[in-house]
Amino acid sequence: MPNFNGSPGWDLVKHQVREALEEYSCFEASFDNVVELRNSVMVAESIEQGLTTTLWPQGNISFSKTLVSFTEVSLRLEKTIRRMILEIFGVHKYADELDDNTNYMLKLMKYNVPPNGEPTSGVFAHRDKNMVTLLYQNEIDGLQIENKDGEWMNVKPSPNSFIVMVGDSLNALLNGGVSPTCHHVLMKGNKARYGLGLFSGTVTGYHVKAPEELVNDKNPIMFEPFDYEEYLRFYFAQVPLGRAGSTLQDYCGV
Ligand SMILES: O=C(O)CCC(=O)C(=O)O
Ligand SMILES: [Fe+2]
Repeated sequence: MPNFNGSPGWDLVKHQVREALEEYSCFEASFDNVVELRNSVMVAESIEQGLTTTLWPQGNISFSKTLVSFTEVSLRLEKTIRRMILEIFGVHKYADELDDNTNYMLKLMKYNVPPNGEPTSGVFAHRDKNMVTLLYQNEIDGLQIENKDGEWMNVKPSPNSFIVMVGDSLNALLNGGVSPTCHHVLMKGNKARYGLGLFSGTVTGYHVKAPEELVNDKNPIMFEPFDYEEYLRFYFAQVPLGRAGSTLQDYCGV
């Protein structure tokens, strides 16, 4: 996966991102500012603290500096990457409108040590439903992505990089221009895995739809306009029925 570090020319990075999207729909983005988060012990502690705060909101624990700096850095990076992807598809004039209608979710993740040393699923195979996802982890790997040949590939981000994934919402916006990567988490070994995820998605009431520039006789519209939150509700209703593999196609495919 090519690396995005923000320093070489925009066009060069854009070219790398385009190639990565074509091959994997996912890439590693390194960013100098993540250095502040380099200490994985800090990441793990912050997540523990964050989880505790959620469970006991009255708890006397302040939201950790690590999480705040993660959020600041990753928000900026997400906006830049989303803008770059819109530019690749020639529809960057919609970037501001999209920014104005974007919400973020920060997810704190802890994967326990697998019992009996047996490899255990941490997150079942899925494609993200949102626009763009940025993932950051401590030094414990476990994320795997499915490549074009249907094989699982280990993802090993460096301590100062994020894994960037695109989701169904971005695919719909680009009229099928990207193919969200199928991924899962497989836990092995004897250490817990901690991760942070930033998920961008559109606000309730905003209809995700491909702009006219991307729709023509050769490329007819692929998805009916949809509300991200309603799509999520549909998706989560499918999970208990064992239909988590349901896609945007089932929900609003034309
Ligand atoms: O923990 C990870 O690295 C991936 C988590 C994930 O895929 C998700 O929350 O959608
Ligand atoms: Fe995911």
